[in-house]
Amino acid sequence: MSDKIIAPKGLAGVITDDTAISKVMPESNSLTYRGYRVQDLCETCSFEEVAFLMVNGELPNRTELKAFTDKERDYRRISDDLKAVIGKFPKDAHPMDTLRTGVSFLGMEDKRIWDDSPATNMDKFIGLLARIPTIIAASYRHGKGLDLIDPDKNMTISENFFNMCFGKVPAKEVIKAFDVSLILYAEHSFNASTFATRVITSTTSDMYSAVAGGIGALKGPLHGGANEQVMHMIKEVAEPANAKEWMLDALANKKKVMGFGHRVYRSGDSRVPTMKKYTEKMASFTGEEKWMEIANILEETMVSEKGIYPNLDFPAGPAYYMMGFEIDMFTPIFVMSRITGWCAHIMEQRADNRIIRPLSAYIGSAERDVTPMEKR
Ligand SMILES: CC(=O)SCCNC(=O)CCNC(=O)[C@H](O)C(C)(C)COP(=O)(O)OP(=O)(O)OC[C@H]1O[C@@H](n2cnc3c(N)ncnc32)[C@H](O)[C@@H]1OP(=O)(O)O
Ligand SMILES: O=C([O-])CC(=O)C(=O)O
Repeated sequence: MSDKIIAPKGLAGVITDDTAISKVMPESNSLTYRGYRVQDLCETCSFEEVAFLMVNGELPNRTELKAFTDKERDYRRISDDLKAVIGKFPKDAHPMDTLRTGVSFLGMEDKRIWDDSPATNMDKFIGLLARIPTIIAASYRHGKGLDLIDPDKNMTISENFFNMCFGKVPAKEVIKAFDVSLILYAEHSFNASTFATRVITSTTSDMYSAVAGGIGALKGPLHGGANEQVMHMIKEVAEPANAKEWMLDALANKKKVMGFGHRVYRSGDSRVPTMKKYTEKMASFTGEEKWMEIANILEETMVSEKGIYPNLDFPAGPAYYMMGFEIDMFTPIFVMSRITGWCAHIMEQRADNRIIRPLSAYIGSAERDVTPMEKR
């Protein structure tokens, strides 16, 4: 292997390609999408504007936004065949599994599967952005034995999602906090799921296959699945009075505490202050301040004992809980948002592609003869 480059485990610190989509800056704890500070996007823009920005490189003007949202709203419905497939899912299936299968089915229905021209890929992206929330909500209601609620073209993505899940649109404070979470979750350079979508795309496979792979990668608790584990942990702690001891005990037992740590950020995640602000708003809006009190003690203890800071999943988990979502819906909600980053990366990879195929250093058995079956 001497003439080869030996990358560190987990490719830590390795730059594998260029991207013009987002810039993660751990030295200043900041993040930009296409050059715009993510905090500014949260305060100024809707999730739909950010979705347009992600795949087009520029913020839309009014006419461009209307054309984009009109198309997205037109594409929200899923076919009767897909509804029938969802109707066969085990009622207790995890929504990330039902979503992965739902996206796969969308790929089977799309006759343009092998057409990956920029225009077709843009259209497929808008279809995924529009239909992923419908699949999540339909699977949720199927799991509960409830009738499905059709998408409503008069609503934003966030409003329509709440309506399809619960049959009503919550207060504007809740919608704003949800929209902010979608903006913050939208994109984060070469994270594991995005890298997975780029690896799949690099073989010239199709967008649906890449997104299904991205969903599989995001599901893991070391990545997007952490937002669910955070809420399980906070509920296990149960009371603020237990929080410090719970954390000290976890650290003493060398547990990986979900919602803390990050491969790139070492002194805090750029997105946490904004999300935390909106999670606190949810706590005062719902009166469920207890969850934030527990979270704050867990955070203070982790930071003072280990110097490890929370990542975005830490404030996002309790925010979704206080909005009324069941815990296993949290990572699918992440997908509703990250579809924007994934598809931007899929299109970027496609536009300047070389198959991603690293080497491995073999450490298995030395070369040997096959023993015939009767002699084994
Ligand atoms: C949206 C997102 O995907 S954000 C990430 C969500 N994931 C989580 O919250 C899961 C919990 N966190 C982790 O498992 C890790 O911090 C990861 C996966 C995010 C990053 O992994 P890595 O970059 O490989 O971190 P690494 O293992 O180098 O951590 C450095 C040290 O901090 C410790 N550490 C890191 N995160 C944690 C944690 N959450 N709890 C306890 N200790 C931790 C490690 O054990 C390690 O200690 P050591 O040097 O004594 O062995
Ligand atoms: O960047 C990462 O490794 C994980 C992350 O925060 C994200 O995907 O949002």
